[in-house]
Amino acid sequence: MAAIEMEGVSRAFGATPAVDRMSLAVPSGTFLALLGPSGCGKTTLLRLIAGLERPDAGWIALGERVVAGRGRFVPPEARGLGMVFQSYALWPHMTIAGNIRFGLRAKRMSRAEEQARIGEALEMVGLTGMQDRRPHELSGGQRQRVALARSLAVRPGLILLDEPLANLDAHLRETMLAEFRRIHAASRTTFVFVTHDQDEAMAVAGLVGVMNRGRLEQLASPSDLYRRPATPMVARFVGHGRTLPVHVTGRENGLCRFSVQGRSVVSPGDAPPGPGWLCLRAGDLAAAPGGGLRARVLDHRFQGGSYRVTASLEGVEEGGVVEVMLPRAPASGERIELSLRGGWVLSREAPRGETAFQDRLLAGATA
Ligand SMILES: Nc1ncnc2c1ncn2[C@@H]1O[C@H](COP(=O)(O)OP(=O)(O)OP(=O)(O)O)[C@@H](O)[C@H]1O
Repeated sequence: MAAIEMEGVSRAFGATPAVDRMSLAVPSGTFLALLGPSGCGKTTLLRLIAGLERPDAGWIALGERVVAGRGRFVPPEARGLGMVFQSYALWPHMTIAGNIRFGLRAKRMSRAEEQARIGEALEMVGLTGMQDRRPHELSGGQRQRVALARSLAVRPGLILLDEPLANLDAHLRETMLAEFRRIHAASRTTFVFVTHDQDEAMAVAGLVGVMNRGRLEQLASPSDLYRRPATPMVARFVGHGRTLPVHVTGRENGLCRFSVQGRSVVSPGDAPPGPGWLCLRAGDLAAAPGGGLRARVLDHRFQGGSYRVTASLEGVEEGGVVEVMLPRAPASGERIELSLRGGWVLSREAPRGETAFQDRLLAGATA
């Protein structure tokens, strides 16, 4: 069953279409990350799901229930979901237990039941024994865990997390990502996690939705998104890819044939013969004397024990700048030879990735 389903959802602020005809189906129990550049509409989409915004068009269903559109609007508190913000939103004068209990107030439970829920939620986030502290006596990471515990205690089917790690330092973010994965697996709740940080999205989520200008470019697993980008935007945004226009002359056994610098080469891809994009990341090229592709070094920087080199493919005018990892620092302007050992070719005339992926998902979700 789909935990979240929506079709044709739009929300504009004045002339700005923050979310633009979005269709999406998220299977129950998924850890979904919404990823995209600043201003692409991630937070607005989350707020639409939460009921903090009303769609101008389209409908949204949570589980079996339509919560917005089709003449209905269910307010946020009646949607059975939890929200975790980057600001934690904890009451400073209440203890940790008090903060979690506050989230349970609408449930009308006995004191013993409340205590059991609080204990269980604190255990799930690894904060057993901290119930009598106040928020200022906790670290940022611990406060964020309390915010999550407060949501989990209600046992919602869906938890929405809006950049929950934005206020934490890099080291703590890593630890918290692992924690979120563990907690998600233990709680079996559907998580929707908004972030503009692709490493964060790829590390934590089972399914990633890449958004651009209010629309969904692709919804896929992190590895599919990386290896088989559906649009040039995804190819460039995820893993800092480069896109090179090519003309595909043939396709066989999952490999597309095209020529670069007059040499016929192949690369994995799904583009039919015709105009295509060759999507390349640093790992798709290797320095190889006699490798066939001639390039000139533009720049380099030290990264992860080797050198990330930017080079320009000779004689390739459009999109001819590529990246490659080298074990040594090359001189600027140096000629290097590269061989192609990966990449992904997609059609320049393909329908948007969204359409194909969503058709498949919606078909699966309603089957
Ligand atoms: N309440 C509002 N009033 C006017 N414009 C808004 C409002 N909320 C969002 N917008 C605009 O809608 C667009 C999408 O904003 P949104 O906050 O959803 O993007 P985002 O992807 O979450 O960005 P970020 O990563 O920077 O938080 C932006 O152009 C933003 O300026």
